[in-house]
Amino acid sequence: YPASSQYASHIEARAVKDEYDYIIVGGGTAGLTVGDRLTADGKYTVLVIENGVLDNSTAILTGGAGGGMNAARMYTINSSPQSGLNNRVISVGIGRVVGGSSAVNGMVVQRGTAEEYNLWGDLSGGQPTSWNWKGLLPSFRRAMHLTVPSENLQRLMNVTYDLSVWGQDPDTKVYATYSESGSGQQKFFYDAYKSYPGVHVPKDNGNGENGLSFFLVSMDPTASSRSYARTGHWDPVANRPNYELVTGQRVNKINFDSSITATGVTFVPVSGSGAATTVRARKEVILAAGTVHTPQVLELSGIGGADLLKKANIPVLVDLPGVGSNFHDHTYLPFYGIRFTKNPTYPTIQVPRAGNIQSANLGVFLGLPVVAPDAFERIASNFEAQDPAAYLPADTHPTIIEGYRQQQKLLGKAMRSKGTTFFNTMINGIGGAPQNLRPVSRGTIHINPSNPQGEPIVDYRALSNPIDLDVFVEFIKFFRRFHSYGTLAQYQAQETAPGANVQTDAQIATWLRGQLNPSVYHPVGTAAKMPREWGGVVSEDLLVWGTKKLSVIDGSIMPVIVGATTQQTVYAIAEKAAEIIKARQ
Ligand SMILES: Cc1cc2nc3c(=O)[nH]c(=O)nc-3n(C[C@H](O)[C@H](O)[C@H](O)COP(=O)(O)OP(=O)(O)OC[C@H]3O[C@@H](n4cnc5c(N)ncnc54)[C@H](O)[C@@H]3O)c2cc1C
Repeated sequence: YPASSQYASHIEARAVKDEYDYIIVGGGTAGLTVGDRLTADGKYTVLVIENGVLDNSTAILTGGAGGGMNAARMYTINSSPQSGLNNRVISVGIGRVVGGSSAVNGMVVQRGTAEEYNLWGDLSGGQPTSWNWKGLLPSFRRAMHLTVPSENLQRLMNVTYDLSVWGQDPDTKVYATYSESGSGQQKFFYDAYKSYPGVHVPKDNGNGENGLSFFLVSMDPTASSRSYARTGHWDPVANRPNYELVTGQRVNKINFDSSITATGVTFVPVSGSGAATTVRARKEVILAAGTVHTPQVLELSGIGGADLLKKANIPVLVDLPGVGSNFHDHTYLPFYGIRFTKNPTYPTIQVPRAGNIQSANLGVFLGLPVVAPDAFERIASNFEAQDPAAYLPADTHPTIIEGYRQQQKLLGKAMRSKGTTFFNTMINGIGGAPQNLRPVSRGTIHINPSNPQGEPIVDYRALSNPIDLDVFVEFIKFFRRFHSYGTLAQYQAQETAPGANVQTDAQIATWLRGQLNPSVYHPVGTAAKMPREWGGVVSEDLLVWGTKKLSVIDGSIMPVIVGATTQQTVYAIAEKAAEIIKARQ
C-alpha cells in the first residue's frame, strides 16, 4: 500500500466541501463500487463518508480465505438472545473499515441460481422489472474480473468454466480467481456427490444453475492477495479530483426539505470529539451502510415505522414500517461429526499452487427435492398452509405481513424445485458444516429506542418459523444417507455428532437448537426492494418510498437471500445501481 497521505482525495472532515453532487453513506463493498462508477467520466463530484479507517496493514490483504474475521476492523455487536436457540446470543460480524465487509470476509465468490434472482423480479408487484437473472447478468459480468483456472486445476480437479457468464473488463479491478488448490479427499467426495441421485454438475458456479461446483475467491491474481472494494474501486482511482473519501465519521442523519427531498447528511466523528458536519447533496444521497446500519440511518432520520420512531422521540417524516424488517441470513451447523471406520484410499493429487491464499473451493448446492425427496412436498405444503402472520412478531404491520404472504407463495414453489438452493456444504473431506441457504424465519434490525445513536438491536428470530427446523432435520438425515450411499457404503461411516443416540426427528431438532448459528455473515433484506404495500423500502429504481433523491444500493435491498455467499451479488447490485442512478442524471 502507498501511505494514506498519498491519496489526495482521502480528506479530513474539516476539508469536506459544503456540497457535492452525490453523497454516499458507507465506504464498503457497494459504496465504493458506485463511487468509482459515478466519478469515472469526471462530470460529477462524490463524497463517500465511512465510519471505519483506511487500514494500510498487510493483515487486510493476506487475511481471509475462509478465515477473514479481522476483529480489529469489525463492529462489536451482539444479537438479542435467540429464544429458538436456547437463548444464545450471536456475535454479528460486519466490516468497519474502508472496503466494508469485503475487507474482512472469507473471500469466497459464489453466485445464486437463475431461479433465485427471478424471485426478486417476481416480488416487483407487477411493475416492469429487470431485477431478474437476465436483467442482472450484465451487472454480474461487470462486477468481477475473472481469472481463468490453470490447465492443471482443470485437469486434476475437473474444473470447468463458462466465459459467457463472466466479464474481464479492464475497468473492473475486483478479481475473481480460482484458488489453485485441491486435494485427493476433495476429488474423492466430488466423485461421491456426483454419483448421488439428482446432483447436477453445472459448467460454472456462475451460470445460474446449482449442483456440484467449484467456485472462486476474491484474490488479485498478480499480488496473490485479497481483492476487495478498496483495491478495486478506491486505490486505482483515488487521484480523481471529483472523488473524495472522509473516514472515521458516522452519518447519523439524512437531511430533508419540506417536500421530503434529501438535501444532504450530517455526520459526527466516531472518536466522539469534534463537531458535527453537515454537507449538501445536489443530486442524491446514496445509502450504502450495509444491512445492519442502513435501517438505523433511515430510522434516525425519521423514516421507519411510526410507532417505533415515536418511542425513540424521533419526528416521523415517512411512516415506512418495512425499514429494518424482513431481516435474514444463512444458517449453519458449525460441526457435523462423522468418520469412516474403514479408511478409503484417497487419490494422490498435487495441484501446483499459485498464490498464497488457499481456500475451500468446492461445494455442493442442492434443492430440497434432492436432499429430502420423501419430505419436501410435506414441508412445502405445511409452509404454504401457514397464516403468514403466525410466525412474524406479534405487532407486525399489515404491509409486512402482505410482503411475507407474497414470499410464502414463491418460496413454497421454490421448495419443490431443484433449481433453488436450500442445502450447501463446502467439500474438504468427510462430513462438512451444512448450511440452510433459504431460511423462512424473518428477524428485525431496529434502533434501540432508549439509545438510538448506539448500535441497533439485531434480532435474527432464528428458527422462529418451525419450517427452518424441519428443513435442517432433513439435512442431517441427508448427510446420514449420503455417507452410506453407493461406493461409500463399504467404508462404514459412523456419526459422532449428533450421534447414534439422536435418532428421531424430535431428537434431532432438540439437538440442533443447541448447535445452529443463524448467521454466515450474510445479512440481507432490511431495506427490501418490494412494493411499499408489501412492506418494501425501495422501489425498482432503488429510491426510498415516500422520499425524493434518496436511494439504497447495498445488501439490504435483497428481498430474499440468494443461495450463495453474498459479496458477488452485492457488487452486481452496486453495478446495476450505478447504471440506474446515472440514468437519472
Ligand atoms: C466476516 C465476514 C465473512 C464473510 N465471508 C464472505 C465470503 O467468504 N464470501 C462472500 O461472498 N461474502 C462474505 N461475506 C459477506 C459479504 O462480504 C457482504 O455481503 C458484503 O460485503 C456486504 O456489502 P455491503 O456494501 O452491503 O456492506 P459493507 O461492505 O459492510 O459496507 C457498509 C459500510 O458502511 C459503513 N457504515 C455503516 N454505518 C455507517 C454510518 N452511519 N456512517 C458511515 N459509514 C457507515 C461500514 O463501516 C461499512 O464500511 C462475509 C462478511 C463478513 C463480515
